[in-house]
Amino acid sequence: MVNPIDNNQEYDRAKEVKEFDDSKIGVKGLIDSGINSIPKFFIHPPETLADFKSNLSTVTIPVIDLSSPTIVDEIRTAAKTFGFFQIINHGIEISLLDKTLSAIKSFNELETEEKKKYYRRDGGNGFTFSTNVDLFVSKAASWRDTVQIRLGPVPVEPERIPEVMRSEVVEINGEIKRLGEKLMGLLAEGLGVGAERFNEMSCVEGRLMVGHYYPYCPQADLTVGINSHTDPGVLTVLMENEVGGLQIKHGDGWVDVKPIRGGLVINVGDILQILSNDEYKSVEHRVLANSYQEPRLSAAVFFNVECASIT
Ligand SMILES: O=C(O)CCC(=O)C(=O)O
Ligand SMILES: [Fe+2]
Repeated sequence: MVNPIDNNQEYDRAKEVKEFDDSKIGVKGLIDSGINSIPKFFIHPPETLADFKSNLSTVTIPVIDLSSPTIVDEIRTAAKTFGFFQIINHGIEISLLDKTLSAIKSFNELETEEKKKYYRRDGGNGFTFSTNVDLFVSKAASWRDTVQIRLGPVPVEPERIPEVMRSEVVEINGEIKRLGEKLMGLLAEGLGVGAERFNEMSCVEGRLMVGHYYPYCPQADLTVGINSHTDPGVLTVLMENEVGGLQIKHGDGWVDVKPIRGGLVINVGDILQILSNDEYKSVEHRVLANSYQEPRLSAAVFFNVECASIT
């Protein structure tokens, strides 16, 4: 029998979530309203929180210089053992990475009334802004706001991208596509197949960019920035600011990813694990709720085999 009390609580939760979503103010808007405690629907179950408090491993993820002569081996080993690595000397100017992250910051820090115009869950037009894509299906919400931008195979019409980030997104798109082609080539060589294998499969055409804004959380020990997950696509290229908070699963523990200025974080997605016959690993990762005043900013580009769709 359904417990009427639980049932009632469920009902209230659904109502609170809907009211929050309808307000279109995002997590940033909650903070700006001066709250000192987070709404109940952001509080995660004790088992999740206990795992977030578990001890960190002292291992560090590989940092790979893309100009190294042993690059194929280094990337193969990292993709096999960690599923994650950081790259430096990748050819994308630091100033462009900085500009892209600043543009995401500027969008999130627009006047609420202006930003609200973009708040939507239906991705048909190629650009969305919302708090948690899975807000209505997850057990607990996460402390972050997200923009999603379809970059390919049919890119969003540039005028749909808010002006504060338009030119930066267009510029970084070309650079990330080139880098993706290079990385897929190296990963294919690491498997002993032709460097063109993944590019022929059109793994670089379906691209979706997500820009995350993780504002300060007044009760960071009760919620998360992004819950543990693997990325479903082929490969992810991620840029982040200096705040940190990304962790990856390694063995039985979790490893902190320490931001490297000018570096990029690369990870294997579920499709690449399958395409590589489990040689390369798609590894769980998560982000802590941000306990610093400075927001955590990140932008991930997901490379997918098929049309990237935003849902
Ligand atoms: O913000 C981050 O560092 C992680 C983002 C992420 O894992 C994702 O969007 O899939
Ligand atoms: Fe991810």
